[in-house]
Amino acid sequence: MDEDAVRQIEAMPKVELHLHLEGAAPPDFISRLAAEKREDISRIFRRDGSYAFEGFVHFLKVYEAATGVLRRPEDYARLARAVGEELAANDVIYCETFLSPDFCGGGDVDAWRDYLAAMEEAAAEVERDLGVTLRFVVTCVRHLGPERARKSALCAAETAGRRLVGFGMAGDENAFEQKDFAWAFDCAREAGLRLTSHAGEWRGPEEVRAALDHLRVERIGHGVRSVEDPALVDRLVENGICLEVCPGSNVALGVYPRLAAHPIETLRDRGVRVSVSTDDPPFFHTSMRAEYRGLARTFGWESEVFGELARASLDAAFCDEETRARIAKRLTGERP
Ligand SMILES: O=c1[nH]cnc2c1ncn2[C@@H]1O[C@H](CO)[C@@H](O)[C@H]1O
Repeated sequence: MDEDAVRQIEAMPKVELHLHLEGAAPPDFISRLAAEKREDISRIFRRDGSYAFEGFVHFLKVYEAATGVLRRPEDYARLARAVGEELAANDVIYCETFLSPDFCGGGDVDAWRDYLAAMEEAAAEVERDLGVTLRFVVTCVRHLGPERARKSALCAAETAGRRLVGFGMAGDENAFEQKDFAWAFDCAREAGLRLTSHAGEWRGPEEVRAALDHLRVERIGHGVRSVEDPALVDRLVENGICLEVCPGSNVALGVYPRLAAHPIETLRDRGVRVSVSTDDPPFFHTSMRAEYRGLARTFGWESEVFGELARASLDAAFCDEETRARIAKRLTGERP
């Protein structure tokens, strides 16, 4: 594909469904905040200023160390504004970000309300000033266990609304089982929240089945290893389950050795609804523009494919219908 075509593809309007808010924090944002608080977290950075980690488990530790400097609602509001700027620079017009009451108030509902209010205000500014519509999905953290997940679900249920639209689970897939979190997901569902869970990133297709069976989610975070089980792929297609695929993250963490070996093309060919996201972009040296560029160059996807991808992502978004219609117009180039 010629470079002009790639440049046009890169600049297309985008919908991103899988972005961890703290994981999107630029390293210089975190190091500045640490300096303001006179904390030394230099161990989590390489000399070139990027985040330093080796492998998934270490990544989770560095993630939590970086998150440790975010301690007040105002810190999170600043972060949401910084992430909004990155999204705007990548032509993302709609994004769902994961928020964790575990980090924002330690699972206490009143403290969480203050954090959420600050982030909602920041999101309104980002929408007004940068044209990026943000929606929030509360995530529990799997390796912190089902008790903490209950608290997160209660926080989410108490504050569900126009901006907080979903509930999910992230974290270490090797800790506990999906079914251990059924109470949290039931609680969130009863509050009207839409559901997604990380599965099939590290563990195999059985994890994706467990998320569908026990947590009754309608989207799967990653889910790429579903490709190993044709019957599961059929089920994803039949039930219109959307996979929140993060190719750059999977390559950076070694789930696949390189983009050409990534199953996104096969999953799409089989008719699975896939979306494309960055997960934790500065950690994985990626961005939505870089993801689009990589997919165009590696798989030869033309602009029509990216147009379909954005539309399929928007169809799987957890926002209300009025918002979906407004974003759909912007995807086709109409001004709101
Ligand atoms: O790629 C990922 N896979 C699984 N869990 C992740 C990934 N990136 C971040 N988190 C987890 O998400 C939580 C906050 O939303 C963090 O606790 C981190 O453990």
